[in-house]
Amino acid sequence: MTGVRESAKYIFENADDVSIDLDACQRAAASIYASMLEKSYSTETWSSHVLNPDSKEPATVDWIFVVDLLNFSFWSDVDDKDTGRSDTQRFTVSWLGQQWTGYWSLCAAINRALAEGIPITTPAFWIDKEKCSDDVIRHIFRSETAEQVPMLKERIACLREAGEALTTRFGGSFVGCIAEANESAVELVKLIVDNFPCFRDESEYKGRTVKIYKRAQILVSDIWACFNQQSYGKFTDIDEITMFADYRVPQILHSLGCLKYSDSLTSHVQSLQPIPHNDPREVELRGCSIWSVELIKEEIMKQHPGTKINAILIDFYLWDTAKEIQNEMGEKQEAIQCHRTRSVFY
Ligand SMILES: Nc1nc2c(c(CN[C@H]3C=C[C@H](O)[C@@H]3O)cn2[C@@H]2O[C@H](COP(=O)(O)O)[C@@H](O)[C@H]2O)c(=O)[nH]1
Repeated sequence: MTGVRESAKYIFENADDVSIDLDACQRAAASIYASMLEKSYSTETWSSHVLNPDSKEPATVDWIFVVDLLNFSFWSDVDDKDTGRSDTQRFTVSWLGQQWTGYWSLCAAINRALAEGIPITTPAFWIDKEKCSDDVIRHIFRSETAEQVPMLKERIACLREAGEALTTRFGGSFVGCIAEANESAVELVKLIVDNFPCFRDESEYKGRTVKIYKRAQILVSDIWACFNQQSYGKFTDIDEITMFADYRVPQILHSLGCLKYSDSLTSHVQSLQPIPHNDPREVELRGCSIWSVELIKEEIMKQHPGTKINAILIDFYLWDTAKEIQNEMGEKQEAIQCHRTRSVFY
């Protein structure tokens, strides 16, 4: 296995500032299941997003790889109420006549670059410092507002590192990596974290190296969802993948009562204080999020034996729902703030 589930359990069992309310997880399981049923949540949902590609070809694998290579740290230093709106001057990409922020700003930037004839999904391009100079990448992520894309330097480094690995070891495309995994999602996660250090999302926690692997797991899951469990998306052990420990899903798990924060963590997060990467509180927020989704998943399987559900679909549903709430509530958002860690891992 990937070791993520075991790490999450260890973190949950040793956490000081985050705990899980088992009754709330049971209640949440019922409401999440009902809502997913009503929305007929499935892998089909993935391609329904206007910015996600729906063609099922190798170029789409390259698109998903570059998006999930750079799928980190979009929370804003200026949008203090986390409205997600570009009139707060938060980093915004203009595309298809719309202003995209957060995760969607990344997809919009990639699609805009492709439309401008920049081969930003091609790994060989990322290692050509003439054609793909730092300035070209800066242009790709140009903002409509005062705030620029967070961690641009780190994003450039990720492209260079991954371009090197894909062109020297996997025939120039992540398709080569998928082939080597022989339809095992667990093997593919291992291949990713072994060959691409910027995906190796691990922390030292109370004497142990704990594995979180957020971007490696969402990369495998986006391929699985986009290709509807066929072709490049065909995996025999996809249910071994856990929830992806980002900064958005802990927020909705807290709103559902599943996650409880200590008083000191609550006031730290609500006063928008940063939490350094690898701080025990950060590790506990991430590990307990993963574990609470495992508990919700088990509860759903208990309440509805044989139902086709896994941590990925529950995660996609929770993330999409958290974004809907953010869009609806704007300044009136009552949910707890997302925790503020700058990291290339999520
Ligand atoms: N756990 C989890 N984290 C996810 C996603 C996604 C996008 N996936 C969607 C795309 C197609 C499918 O339909 C999925 O719904 C992005 N993120 C993370 O969120 C953060 C960005 O948040 P904000 O700044 O508010 O936009 C950042 O850490 C990013 O890595 C997910 O699904 N699950």
